[in-house]
Amino acid sequence: MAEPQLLAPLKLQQDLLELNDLVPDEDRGRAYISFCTQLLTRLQQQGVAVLELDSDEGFSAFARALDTCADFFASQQSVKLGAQSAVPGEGYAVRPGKELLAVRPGAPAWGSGRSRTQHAALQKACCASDRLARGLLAALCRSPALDLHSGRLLGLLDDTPLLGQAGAGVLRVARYSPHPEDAHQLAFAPHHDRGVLTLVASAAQQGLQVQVKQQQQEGPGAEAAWVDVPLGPGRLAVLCGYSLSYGLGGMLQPVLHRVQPRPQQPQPEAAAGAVAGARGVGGGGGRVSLAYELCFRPNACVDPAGIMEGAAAEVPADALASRPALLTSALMERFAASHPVSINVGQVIKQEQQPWVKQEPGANAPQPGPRPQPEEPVDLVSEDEGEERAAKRRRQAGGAEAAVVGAAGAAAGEAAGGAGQIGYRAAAAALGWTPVGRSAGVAAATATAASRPGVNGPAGAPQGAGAGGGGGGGAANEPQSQQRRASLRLLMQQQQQQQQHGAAAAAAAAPTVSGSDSVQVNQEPQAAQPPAASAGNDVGGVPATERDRLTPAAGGGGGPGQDGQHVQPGTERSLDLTIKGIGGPEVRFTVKPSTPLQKICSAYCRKVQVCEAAARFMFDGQRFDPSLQRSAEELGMQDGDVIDFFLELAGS
Ligand SMILES: O=C(O)CCC(=O)C(=O)O
Ligand SMILES: [Fe+2]
Repeated sequence: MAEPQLLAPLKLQQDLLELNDLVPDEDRGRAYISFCTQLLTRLQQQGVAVLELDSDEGFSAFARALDTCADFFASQQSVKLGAQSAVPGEGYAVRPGKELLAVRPGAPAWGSGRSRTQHAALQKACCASDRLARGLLAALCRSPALDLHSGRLLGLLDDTPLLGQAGAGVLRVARYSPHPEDAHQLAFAPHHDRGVLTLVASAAQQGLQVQVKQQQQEGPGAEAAWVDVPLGPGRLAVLCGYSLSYGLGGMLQPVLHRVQPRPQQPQPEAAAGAVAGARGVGGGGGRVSLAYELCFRPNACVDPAGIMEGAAAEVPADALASRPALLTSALMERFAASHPVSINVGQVIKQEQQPWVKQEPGANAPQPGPRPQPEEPVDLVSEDEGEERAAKRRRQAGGAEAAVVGAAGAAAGEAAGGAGQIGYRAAAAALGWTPVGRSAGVAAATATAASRPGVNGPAGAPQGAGAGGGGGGGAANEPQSQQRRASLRLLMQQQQQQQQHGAAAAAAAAPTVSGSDSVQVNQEPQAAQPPAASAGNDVGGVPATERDRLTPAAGGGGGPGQDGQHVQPGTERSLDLTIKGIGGPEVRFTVKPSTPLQKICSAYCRKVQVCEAAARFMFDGQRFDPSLQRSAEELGMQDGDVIDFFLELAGS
């Protein structure tokens, strides 16, 4: 069996997390560090820690929310329907195998009458969970083995939400079907959570299980086992989610977990009958649990290289190279691409296609050993997406074929308007770092990123937000902060552009994007793009390359497509060229040697949905200006060559 002692509850003296007077009190300081260390160890070894709160009072908000919701779930259907919310992912919902009541911290109340009571109880539990989760996040950062300024992660969260302004986190109280024959329902599927940390509470001792690798086994062949997480009054499980794992460069792994259908204590039969789609759930009896998912705010820039810079725990270059800096929204797209099914959104899946039923035991066991791994796409189930995203995916499934872009597992569906993934170098450049060398040097880019000073969180991010805020020291380097603020704005603008022009861009990309990363450039004159808005921007400041100087035809005019037109079809060989942003989209083009490179550069910009004015291209370590209409031949490109793409900020 797996190591049960690691699931033994870890005592949590809650006021320790507030860090008020640690320094003058050595014992408290030691107790805090010991707690931080144990928390990290458990999350590192098994992705989950069980906490035992030191006072009933500490657990009271959770207990009240669980009780109130248990009453609610046992009430009449009319009461439940009164708690529905127009806001996706909030209020009452029925999912296959469970009922849910969900709320975001600070969200305005939904429903009326009795459902206001539930809302108020859930809000209190939200506040308590949010505060605790932030404190735990700070504690993880401050464990000596990681030794990271807590502001690097806390600064990616939203400000502690105010009433009326929903925060990024979400609290879900669920009642599961107690029937073993419902074990195949979506609610019981093994899944990863996509947030930072999830806190789970339940009055029932059993029900939640995590997959852990067998004791003393490591490596790909290590057996994995499902182990009960012992909960019950006064206890909370802390689960590592995808966003945290990503932000830490894979140093922690998201934990695979599931719920088992188990009867709660016998309860009076509810007045309401079963609700369609959740047989037996509406009738009472199933386990009730509360899960609070702490999430990065959507416009935070999650930059593993910056976060881990200077940390005690070293992350290998390949683990960082496979995790480019991404806005949270793009990170969620990436997650969704590898976790296509959500346990909290009723996905339409045929019975025979239930991926969790077929999954081999251990198929997604925690990574062996402490060494962070390059991110591998997994095809599992996610915890929650909200209706909007589910609707979008349904639309995509029925619509244009999603293009697959990017060696780093870019999100399927990006071509149809999803938040695009921005390549490592693109993001690095947008954040104000100067990329150097050829793209092939992933390590070089990583080193560039790693050597830049003070890049450790979003520009102007609040430091040490929330309880246990870690002292609120300035993690951001001031001289760079303005630049990074501007850079972050650029990233956000790109994302907004992607959202606004998603459909149009997908349509525009359709002739060239063929459902793979190989793109044929249309050689017809009408396919030529208008000169980039930035035409000429590069000319003055960029020294010509040696090749440019040696090429007689280099420089100056040439209308779009001009060079390509006088080539006899079929008489000219073609070249395969790849444009790539490091760790990000990689698109292959087939062109004639005389085709102006502007065509493929423009096509690339359309595909990754970035503004051409901000796009920069490099070949062989030298920047070139596509608007000069030079061809691959003129720049000395050969079959199989790679062009680097990155973004640059004007004037910063
Ligand atoms: O109910 C539980 O114990 C866990 C719930 C869960 O994993 C989730 O909501 O993501
Ligand atoms: Fe979960």
